[in-house]
Amino acid sequence: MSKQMSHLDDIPSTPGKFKMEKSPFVHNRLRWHSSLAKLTFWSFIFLGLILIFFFRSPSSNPLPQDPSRRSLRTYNWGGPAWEKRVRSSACVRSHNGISVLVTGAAGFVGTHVSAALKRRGDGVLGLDNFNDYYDPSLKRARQALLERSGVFIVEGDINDSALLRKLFEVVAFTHVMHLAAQAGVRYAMENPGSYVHSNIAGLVSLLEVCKSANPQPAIVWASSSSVYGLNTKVPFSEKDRTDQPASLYAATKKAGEEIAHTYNHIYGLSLTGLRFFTVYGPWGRPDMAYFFFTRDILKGKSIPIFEAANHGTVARDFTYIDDVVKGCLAALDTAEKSTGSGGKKKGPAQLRVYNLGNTSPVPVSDLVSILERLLKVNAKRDIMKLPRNGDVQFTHANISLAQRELGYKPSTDLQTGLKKFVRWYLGYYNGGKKAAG
Ligand SMILES: O=C(O)[C@H]1O[C@H](OP(=O)(O)OP(=O)(O)OC[C@H]2O[C@@H](n3ccc(=O)[nH]c3=O)[C@H](O)[C@@H]2O)[C@H](O)[C@@H](O)[C@@H]1O
Repeated sequence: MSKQMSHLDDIPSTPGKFKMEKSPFVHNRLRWHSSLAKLTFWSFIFLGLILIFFFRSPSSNPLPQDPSRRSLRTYNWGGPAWEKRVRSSACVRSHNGISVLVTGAAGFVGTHVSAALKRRGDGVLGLDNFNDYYDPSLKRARQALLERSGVFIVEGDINDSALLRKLFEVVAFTHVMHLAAQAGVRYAMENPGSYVHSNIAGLVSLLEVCKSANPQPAIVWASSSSVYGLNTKVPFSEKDRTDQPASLYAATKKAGEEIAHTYNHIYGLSLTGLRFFTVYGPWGRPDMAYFFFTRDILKGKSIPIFEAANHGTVARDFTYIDDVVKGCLAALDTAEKSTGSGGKKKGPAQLRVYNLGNTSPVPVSDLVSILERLLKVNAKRDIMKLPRNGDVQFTHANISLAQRELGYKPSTDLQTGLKKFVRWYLGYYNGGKKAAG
C-alpha cells in the first residue's frame, strides 16, 4: 500500500549518474570496466536495500501462526469515489455538530456510539480492521446497520499511519472516538502480541497522526475497569492506585493511560480516557460471559461459573450499553480543544479519566439466574475455581466524578438490560437456531 510505496520511493535512484559519466566518444576498456564495476556496486546496494526493506516490513516477515498478524492484511482505500464516501459520511448535518472519526466502529461500543452520533446530526466516519478475534459476520452485520444510517466504515488498521494521515487530509475531524482495541481479559494468555499491537502500537500510531493534524482533534478513548487490578479498596475511584494490573490486557490499557499523559504533555492533545465496566447489551461481544452463557444455556451445554477461594463470590459492575453511550457522548461534548498545531504544543491541554460503571455489582451466579428466567431454560452450572489468568474477583465503580463533570447517570439495571439483550439475541440468531460465534 502507499506506506510500502513510500519506502520504495526512499531508495536512492542512481541511473542519472551513470549517464552523466558515460561519454559517447570514449570507449576505452578501463572506462567500460569502471562502469561495470559501478553497475555491480549499485546493483548490490539496491538489492541490499530491498532485502532490508523486506526484513523490516511488518507485513512481509510474519511470525508463523501469529494471529496478531490477522489485521495486517492489505486493505483497499483511496481514489475519488472512496474520498467522496469519506467526506459525505463525516459531513456535519446539525448546527454546532462535531465531526468524529470512530475507530473500532464495527465493534460493540463503536457501533452504538457511531449510530448515536449520527442520529443527532454529527459527522461520523468509522474505521475498523474487521479482524477475526470473534465472528466477523457479526461485525459485518453491525456495519450494514450503520451503513443504513449513513455511516461509512473504512476498512483499515490503526497501525496504518498512511491511511490515518489520508483520512485527516480528507476531513478536518474535530474529535476522535478511539474504541479500536484488542479486548478480552483471558485471551491475553493466548495471544499477547495482539494486545501490544492494537492497544499500544496502534494507540501510538493514532496519536502520532493526531498530534500532527491541523487542527488537532480532541480524543476520547476506551480504557478499562481492569486497570484497578488487584486494588481492594471499593468502590474503585479514579484516585485509587492502578499500578497492579492482573492481566496483560489491563497492563496495555494502563500503558495507554500513561501514553495519553505523554501526548497531552508534549503535544497539547486533549485526551479523555473512559474506564468501561463490563459493558453488555444488544449487538454485544460473543467472547463475553453473558453472551456465551446465553448461547450455551440455549444449547444445553454446561457453563463454567467462577468462584473465588472459600466459595467467595465473583461479581461485576455490569454496565448497560445505552448508559455507556451517553457517557461517551458527554465526554465528547465536554472535551476541550487540543492546544497544539503542526506537532507543536501551544499551551496546557485537557487530560481526563472517568469511570463509566453502574455502581451496583452483581454476582456472576445471579447473572446466570436472570438469564435462566429470561430464556426459560435451566443452566447446567459448572462451578469452577477462578482461574489465575487475569480475572479479578470483583469490580465496583465510584462514578461521582463522571456524574459531576459529564452528567453521567446510569439508569439500567442488569435485569432490564439483559431482557433487551436476550430479545435481540433471539431475534438475531433466529431463536438460537443460527450458530452464535
Ligand atoms: O470491565 C472491563 O474493563 C472489561 O470487561 C470485560 O471483562 P470481564 O469483566 O472479565 O467480562 P467477562 O469476560 O464477560 O466476564 C464477566 C464475569 O464472568 C466471569 N466468567 C467469565 C467466563 C467464564 O467462563 N465464567 C465466568 O464465571 C468472569 O470471572 C467475570 O466475573 C471485557 O471482556 C473487557 O474487554 C473489559 O475491558
